[in-house]
Amino acid sequence: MDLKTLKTTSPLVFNYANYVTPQFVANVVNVVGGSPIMAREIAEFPDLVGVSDAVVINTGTWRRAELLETIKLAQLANQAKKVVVLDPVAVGIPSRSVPVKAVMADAKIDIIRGNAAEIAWFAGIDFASHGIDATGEGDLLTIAQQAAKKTGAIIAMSGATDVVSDGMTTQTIAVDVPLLATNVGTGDALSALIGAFNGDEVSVTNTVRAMAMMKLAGVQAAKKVTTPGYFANQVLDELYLLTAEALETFMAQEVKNGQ
Ligand SMILES: Nc1ncnc2c1ncn2[C@@H]1O[C@H](COP(=O)(O)OP(=O)(O)O)[C@@H](O)[C@H]1O
Ligand SMILES: Cc1ncsc1CCOP(=O)(O)O
Ligand SMILES: [Mg+2]
Repeated sequence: MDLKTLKTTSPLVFNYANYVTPQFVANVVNVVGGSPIMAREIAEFPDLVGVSDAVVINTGTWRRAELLETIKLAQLANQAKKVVVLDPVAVGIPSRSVPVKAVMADAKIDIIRGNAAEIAWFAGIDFASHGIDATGEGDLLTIAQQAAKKTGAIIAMSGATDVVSDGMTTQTIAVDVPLLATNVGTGDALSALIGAFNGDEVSVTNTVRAMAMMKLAGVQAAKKVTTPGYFANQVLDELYLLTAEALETFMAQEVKNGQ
């Protein structure tokens, strides 16, 4: 959906969140006009999936005791034909790949949102990382395209250059706003935003819209504040203020087709 539709229909985004950043994630969904809900109790999943437009699974603070529940959640979303977004935080660390492998083996993931190191793991390509951050360099387009082909999911790879690919169509946004990377939770919030924009239909375009929105909010915030604490709040304000017209103009200027 476009931003106008998002604001009028207010897609409900069910976040199976990590315990580090849920407040920021919920606020991001809320300020753009969506409706966030967080839950961990399996007994609630059928009801919550039923009323949700998108399910976002973040494996950032997974626990083995909850693994079967996570799989069940993705399966319920599949059955209800709700978009499933996976945020595989630090999946390159072997213990972190356990929930990702398990969910992907037993359910269909529509969109995977991660930084370059996380996406490279799906592509089977080496890429340096440091915990939750990507630190290496590589051929970003190839990484995203390979990951899309291997998983069958739309890949939303974030960084100084964002890359979205379904393996056939690839689009990039190369706009560097280093402060965006200093706020822990921007990636998690972006995953939730991707869920919101894909709530009516899963597509590369809807995924690019979400990536562009976060990027543009970062650009606008960086014009006003220069330190991370204020920046995080300014990003929320810019997301709130951003119009559908401003987003479409930014996309027309900055979204490029990749090979
Ligand atoms: N160096 C950078 N320049 C501009 N934007 C960035 C940069 N690094 C990350 N971003 C932006 O920050 C957001 C979160 O991405 P990222 O930091 O890669 O995720 P994660 O927090 O999961 O590692 C995205 O909107 C991305 O475009
Ligand atoms: C620090 C941390 N540890 C586990 S999840 C998490 C947050 C990751 O947030 P993001 O991927 O958005 O930077
Ligand atoms: Mg992340």
